[in-house]
Formats: sequence, C-alpha cells, structure tokens
Amino acid sequence: MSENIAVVGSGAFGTALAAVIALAGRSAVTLVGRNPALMEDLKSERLHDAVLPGISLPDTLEFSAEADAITGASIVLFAMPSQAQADAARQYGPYLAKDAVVVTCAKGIERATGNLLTDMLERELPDHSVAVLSGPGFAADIAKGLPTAMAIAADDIETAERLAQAISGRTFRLYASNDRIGVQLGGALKNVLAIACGIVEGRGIGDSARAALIARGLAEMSRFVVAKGGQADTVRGLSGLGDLVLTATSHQSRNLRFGIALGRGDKTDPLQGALVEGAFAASIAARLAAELKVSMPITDAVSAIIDGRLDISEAIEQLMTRPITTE
Ligand SMILES: NC(=O)C1=CN([C@@H]2O[C@H](COP(=O)(O)OP(=O)(O)OC[C@H]3O[C@@H](n4cnc5c(N)ncnc54)[C@H](OP(=O)(O)O)[C@@H]3O)[C@@H](O)[C@H]2O)C=CC1
Ligand SMILES: O=C(CO)COP(=O)(O)O
Repeated sequence: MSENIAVVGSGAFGTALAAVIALAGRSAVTLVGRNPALMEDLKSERLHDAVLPGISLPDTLEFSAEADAITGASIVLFAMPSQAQADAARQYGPYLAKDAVVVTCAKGIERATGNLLTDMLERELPDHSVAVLSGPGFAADIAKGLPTAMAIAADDIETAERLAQAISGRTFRLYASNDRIGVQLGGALKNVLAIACGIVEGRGIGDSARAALIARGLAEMSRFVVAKGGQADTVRGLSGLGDLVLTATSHQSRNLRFGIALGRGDKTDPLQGALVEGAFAASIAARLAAELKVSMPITDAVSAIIDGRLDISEAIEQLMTRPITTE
C-alpha cells in the first residue's frame, strides 16, 4: 500500500530518512523543518551541506516549514532530539490526521520524567499509535545509499510490519518488532556505553578494555531492558548489540568522540555543540537503574564522570575491583 509520510525534524537523521524513503519511490514524502529559509534552500539546492555534506537529495522529496504539511500523512516520523520530542508533539499534534501513526526516531529517555519516549508521546498524543525506529545506521550512510538495517517496533506486530514495508527500500531495511521497550532502550543506553568506549580510547587503555566494556555493557543493557518489561532477545538484535558495536567503534559517532575528548581531558569542545544524546541519557538511566535496583556499573561511572563526581582513574579502579562474580 502506498503511504503518505512526513518526517519532522530537518537535521541529519530526519533528512537522511526522508531521502531514503523518497528514493524507495513507494510513498509520497515531505521533510518538515522549522526554518523556512533552510527549507526553501533544500527545495532549490537539493543539498543539506550543514548535516549531510555533498549528498544529493532526491527530486521527489517535498519540503515544508509549515506544521500543517503533516495533515495528509498516514505515518509521521519525529526525527528531532529526545529532549525536543515532547515540544514537537505539542506543536505538531494538532495537525496530525486522525489515524496517523507517530514514530519516534530519537535515541533517549525523557529527562524531566524518566519516561520512555513512546510513553511520553502517548501521554502527549493519546489518540495516536506510537512506534519507535532505532538501530545501527549513521545518517550519512543511510543518505548515501549504503546498505543499512534497523528495527521498527509498535505495540502490535501488524502495525510494525506495515511501517517496515512502507519505510524500507533497496538500501534501507527495517525489521519489525513488537518490543517498543527493548528497541528504544537499546538506542538510549548504547550511547552511554559508546561514551565509555570513547573514554577508553581517549585514555589509550586498549582495545581489550573496549571489548570488555561492550560485552559487560550489553549485560547491563539487558538487565535494564528486562526490568523495564522489554525482551532480552531484542537486546541481542539490531537495536541493542548492533547499534552498540557501531557506535562504540566508529569515529562517525558523536557519542564516541565525546567520550574520546573526556578520556583525553580536552578542555575545548571538539564536537562544537553537536548533539550527544548519551550525555543526557547517562544520568537518567543511572537514576532509573537505582530505582529499579538494577546493577549498571558502567552507566553509573559514565554518569558520575560527566557530572564531575568521579575522575576517570577512580572509575577504572572501581570497575576493575568490583567483587569477582559469574558472567
Ligand atoms: N545522526 C545520526 O546518524 C542518527 C541520529 N539518530 C537520532 O536522531 C535524533 C536526531 O539526531 P540528528 O538528526 O543527528 O540531530 P541534528 O542535531 O542533526 O538535528 C536535530 C534537528 O532537530 C530539529 N529540532 C529540534 N527541536 C525541534 C522541535 N521542537 N521541532 C522540530 N524540529 C526540532 C533541529 O532543528 P533546527 O535545525 O531548526 O534547530 C535539527 O534540525 C537523535 O535522537 C539521534 O540520536 C538516530 C540514528 C542515526
Ligand atoms: O545512533 C547513531 C548510529 O546508529 C548515531 O550515533 P551518534 O549519535 O553517536 O553520532
């Protein structure tokens, strides 16, 4: 079935998603941003050099700076940062079609409440189905048409399958899931673990330490997901292990680069204010884990380092001298 799709949020990921879905050619796609001059430029130049340098955007992609551009869409992707999703729901909610499905594409947890983004969107948009798209895929890779695979989860598998069919194309493949909790927490928590891996790299303490962090990080992600009602199997899939491996090893990752800067003790901001979702998620996840009595020593350490409560040498000492236990 052909769908009408709106992607709200004209940053790197929103633009890449809109481009790849438009290229698939099965659905009408509109990218909705909030800067009218930028949207006019994108329409005429077909380039978004600020976030996807040198990548041409398809001729079939429509652009708008008007919230009412989403009125005809059956699927609306929210591709702004986690902490902006609630504002966006309030701004765009009144323009949603009655049966529109809203898909959050952000990787985080609502800071003010500790709510999962799908729970927050259901709170703000009670009349709409809410789904989540997450997994390993850099915006630039997706927009260049490199092969990428991610997960899309809805409360019922039929909706997830419909969304996967509508959004997938020859280079961008979505796997359907009914585990919204597992899929979104994988995306939020892997960013924190990628910061930890960056710290290891910046400190120069070795690839063996990185591998240990990936494996033990996956174990704590799994404990947290299960405690929140998600599935351990999801954690072993694209949105958990897949995205953790990508983000913990690729210098394209802002979270990894942020961790490298912390590990090196850089005083200037090498990311120049770029979005680092894990820097928000670390303290929220650590707080929720404490409430749930789930042990998350790596997440706790990253949170304490970012807050300035622990220095990196102490964090390494603490992690290495925890009681010896079974895997
Ligand atoms: N970049 C990537 O490779 C990937 C990113 N993601 C996730 O996607 C999310 C967005 O990341 P990314 O695109 O990289 O970030 P960017 O910083 O590139 O872009 C964020 C965009 O969100 C827009 N925005 C902010 N607040 C609002 C709002 N209230 N309403 C509408 N638009 C808003 C900004 O608009 P303006 O320009 O007007 O400020 C900006 O265009 C993050 O959660 C990230 O983890 C997921 C997978 C891959
Ligand atoms: O989530 C991503 C890739 O899957 C993007 O990672 P960064 O936000 O760390 O750049």
